[in-house]
Amino acid sequence: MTGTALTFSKMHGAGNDFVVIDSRSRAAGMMDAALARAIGDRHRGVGFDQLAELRPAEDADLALDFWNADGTQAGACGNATRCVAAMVMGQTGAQTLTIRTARGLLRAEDRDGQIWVNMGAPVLEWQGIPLARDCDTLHLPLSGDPAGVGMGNPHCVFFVPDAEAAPVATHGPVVEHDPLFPEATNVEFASQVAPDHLRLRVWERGTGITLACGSGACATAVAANLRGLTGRQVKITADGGTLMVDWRDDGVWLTGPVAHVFTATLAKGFGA
Ligand SMILES: N[C@@H](CCC[C@H](N)C(=O)O)C(=O)O
Repeated sequence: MTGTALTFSKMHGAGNDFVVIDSRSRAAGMMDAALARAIGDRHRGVGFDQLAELRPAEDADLALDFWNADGTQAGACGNATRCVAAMVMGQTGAQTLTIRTARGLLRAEDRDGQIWVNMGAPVLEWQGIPLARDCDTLHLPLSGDPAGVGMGNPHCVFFVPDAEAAPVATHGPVVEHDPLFPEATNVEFASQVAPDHLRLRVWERGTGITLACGSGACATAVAANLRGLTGRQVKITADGGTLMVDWRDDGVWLTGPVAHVFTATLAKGFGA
């Protein structure tokens, strides 16, 4: 698939797994849909939930693009942003970073070794999520009374009595492609554990079931607060780990575990 060997890092944030490619020394990004799909192939490539490509930026410390396993692009990826911020801060010793994404300019901060990312303000207007038509975004006109929240990507959040029993694998893909979502949607199933604690399971647009979703955790925390279930600081237990969300006046902040798994090189011509 490539004329040259391709070095990448495998990282995960609460089990949300990523291939990270550093193209900061290249003039432009190298990724396209076909290459993303080839790397995302778990048999002939590497496999990932998202691929994050670092690029140089004129107005920020770096730029980041996100690709789903099906070759589509995602406007936001909270857990990959946290992983990349931790990686770059580890390389440079920086305590703060600015990151240019399709979502806008994000800020990452190292607070006593814990990397927080400001994922920006939630989008609650139907055009911005985006939805196909005007409706009450806190109570979408779908069975199960979900809420719609945009975090730079669309989210449809169901509050259910028991997230463990939620039909993530069967209902997730149906809601992902419901005509209410012209760009499809990520789907969250959340249940309340305590006034400041939610259990979350996720079906990601373009990928499927994942062990965690950072933007999904942010969207879920916003929806839970607006529905009067929680305060603005929430612990979110996903399948692969626990995330913390803090919805402040300047945006929705996210933190949680990150890990570097390995760095390796895909051979020239891989994917054949
Ligand atoms: N894992 C991500 C979100 C992934 C993006 C998504 N699949 C999309 O298409 O919007 C996160 O941590 O936020």
